[in-house]
Amino acid sequence: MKSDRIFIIGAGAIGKTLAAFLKAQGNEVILLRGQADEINDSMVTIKVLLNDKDAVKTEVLVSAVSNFTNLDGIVVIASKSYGNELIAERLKKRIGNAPVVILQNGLNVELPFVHHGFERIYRCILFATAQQVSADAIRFKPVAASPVGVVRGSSEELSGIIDQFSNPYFTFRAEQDIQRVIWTKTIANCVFNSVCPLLETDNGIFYRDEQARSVAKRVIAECISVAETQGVFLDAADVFDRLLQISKSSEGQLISTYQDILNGRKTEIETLNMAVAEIADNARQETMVPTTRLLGELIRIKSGIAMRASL
Ligand SMILES: NC(=O)C1=CN([C@@H]2O[C@H](COP(=O)(O)OP(=O)(O)OC[C@H]3O[C@@H](n4cnc5c(N)ncnc54)[C@H](OP(=O)(O)O)[C@@H]3O)[C@@H](O)[C@H]2O)C=CC1
Ligand SMILES: CC(C)(CO)C(=O)C(=O)O
Repeated sequence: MKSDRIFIIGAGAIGKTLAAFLKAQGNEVILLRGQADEINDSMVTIKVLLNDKDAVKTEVLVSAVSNFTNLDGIVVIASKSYGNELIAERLKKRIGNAPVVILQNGLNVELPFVHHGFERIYRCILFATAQQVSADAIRFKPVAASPVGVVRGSSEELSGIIDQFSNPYFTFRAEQDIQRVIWTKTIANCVFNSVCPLLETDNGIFYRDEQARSVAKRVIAECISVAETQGVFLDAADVFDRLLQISKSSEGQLISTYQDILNGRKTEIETLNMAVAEIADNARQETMVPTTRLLGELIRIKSGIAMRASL
């Protein structure tokens, strides 16, 4: 399927980056705000910084879901995962059977769309980082091609979406076993999204520091045991290699949870460390994830302090 119209929900770092690339490739792109739903249309200038010299600069229309009665195109979800229940409700009466592509980190973030009966759902796991560095500029660092799998839908439609979305900087690929990738990336996020904000440092810490690597290995071992209770079998050395690859290629970037804490915003830790801990609890394996759980709880505390200070 090829639709020239692409609606991206979430005008944040990832949403704007993808919007700029897709617009530059000739698609009609509309950014829809994730939180605000009663706003007038406006144009936003987006400059994506790719390295020291390259950049993509373009203007994209920003609107709100409620300004549309029919979202006749591909709908991309690039907002924070804790808003998914509300977004699924808002979209339900406007989406017909248009495909939804979810770009978020975390476990089970697609469930609100499944429960609301969406017919075509694709889950993408991003291996790329985007950080807003000024009012109109985002620094983008690719790590590897981002896998996309079918939750509900067809592999034909998936290949069409991948062809349409990919460009030399931000590439996507089809993945048959998306659950395995979801777990691999979630485990990496359980490490990055807790350790980096707690140490107040960038993603490169694991690449640079032996003690940080040792904490990472502990979290990986714990989370792999929990994945096994869900029928997903991962190799600790593979997950660790992936983590080091991300650390090296995104050195200098701040993980989204750290950006959230710095800005006094809610974090996604509930769908990362705390989601893994909950699965362990439900499997009556409460003691399986002590480090992962503690790191998640410390992030809850740090984020609560930052949110209260920003009021
Ligand atoms: N940045 C990165 O490098 C990476 C990010 N991701 C994932 O991509 C997703 C987007 O992250 P990122 O772009 O960094 O986030 P940003 O913080 O830059 O932007 C957050 C977006 O989420 C929206 N939002 C915030 N709160 C809510 C809410 N309660 N309900 C609905 N929408 C909300 C915002 O709304 P509004 O549009 O109104 O401003 C904004 O569009 C996240 O799931 C993140 O984990 C994954 C890998 C890498
Ligand atoms: C782990 C990393 C850096 C990879 O894309 C990420 O998921 C994020 O920035 O939120």
